[in-house]
Amino acid sequence: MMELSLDQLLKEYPFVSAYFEQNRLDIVGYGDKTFREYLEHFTEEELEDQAIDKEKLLSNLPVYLEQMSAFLGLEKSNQVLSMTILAGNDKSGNPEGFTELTVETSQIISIVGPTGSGKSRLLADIEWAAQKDTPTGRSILINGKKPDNKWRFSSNNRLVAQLSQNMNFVMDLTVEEFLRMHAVSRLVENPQTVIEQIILAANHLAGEKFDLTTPVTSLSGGQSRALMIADTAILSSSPIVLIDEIENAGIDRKKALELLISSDKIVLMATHDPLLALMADKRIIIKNGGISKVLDTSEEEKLLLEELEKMDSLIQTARQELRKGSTLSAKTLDMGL
Ligand SMILES: Nc1ncnc2c1ncn2[C@@H]1O[C@H](COP(=O)(O)OP(=O)(O)OP(=O)(O)O)[C@@H](O)[C@H]1O
Repeated sequence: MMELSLDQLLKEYPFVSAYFEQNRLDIVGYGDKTFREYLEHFTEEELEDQAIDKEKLLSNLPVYLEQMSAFLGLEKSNQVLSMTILAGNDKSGNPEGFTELTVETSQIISIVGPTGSGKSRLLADIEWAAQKDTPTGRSILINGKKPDNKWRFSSNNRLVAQLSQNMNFVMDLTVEEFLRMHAVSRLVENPQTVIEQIILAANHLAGEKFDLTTPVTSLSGGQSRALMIADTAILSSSPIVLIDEIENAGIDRKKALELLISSDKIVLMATHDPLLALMADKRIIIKNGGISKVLDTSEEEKLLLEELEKMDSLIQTARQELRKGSTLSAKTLDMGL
């Protein structure tokens, strides 16, 4: 990293600007120079006047980058490119109907099966990075290897972000204060920009718009879900997102999934909704506590999904019109009867 120019360094590690500021080093105009070359430009007099210790600055920089990267969860070894589930057994102790399943970043996997069949158990196995130490006997590998203990035991390196059904806020904060708290705790370079990105993305997902001054306690179910999804996609360092059913309440589920995978997450969602199940690249079928099959979404299913989406939007329009007090007609629903 010491061979990188200052511009390259800033691009790869944006937080390094704080190092220069703390040491009162003005690097403007030296973007194409390495840090060593930059330090060379000072005269002996300047070094003395400004109490600049070149050797110390040089040797501290890599340490600073390493510590900050680890703290922010940016360490290369923290990069999760794939997650593998190794089979265990179902509730009767029979082996599962697959041997292993590897999911890569930007893939969406849906989990379907009857109530009580074990969907939440599978999500919990992933969250805990199970090592044959849960009732299912499954193991989870990260990047093809047994995961580092930090994923299991360190609160800074959360492997998984959970988006659960209930998003009840108990804090008396505005949306802006809530997002700022999170941005500051993640040490982002420019909290204001990130906060604005999140609210924009959240409003893109939510049916009814809200703004930064809205108290989190007065957000509707759909709005708070939209906010949490945007926050997870943009601010969370967790590489895997687990979703226990995104219900239909006022949020564009397709855009929500697109937002999550656009930020290189691995997305797994348990769902009873055919649209969501088919939006996934693959789906896991759970029976009696075990994965009985893993299916790829077929070409025919993708075509059917387009038809189902049209039906869904028709139902949504009917719902909205009825809510507004309208009388339904073939015309309002754009249906030729
Ligand atoms: N392979 C297994 N071996 C033993 N117990 C299991 C296994 N899989 C699931 N269970 C247990 O079965 C119960 C029901 O599972 P779970 O809550 O995951 O179902 P679910 O599919 O998420 O249901 P719902 O749709 O209602 O949310 C849980 O107590 C869970 O720990």
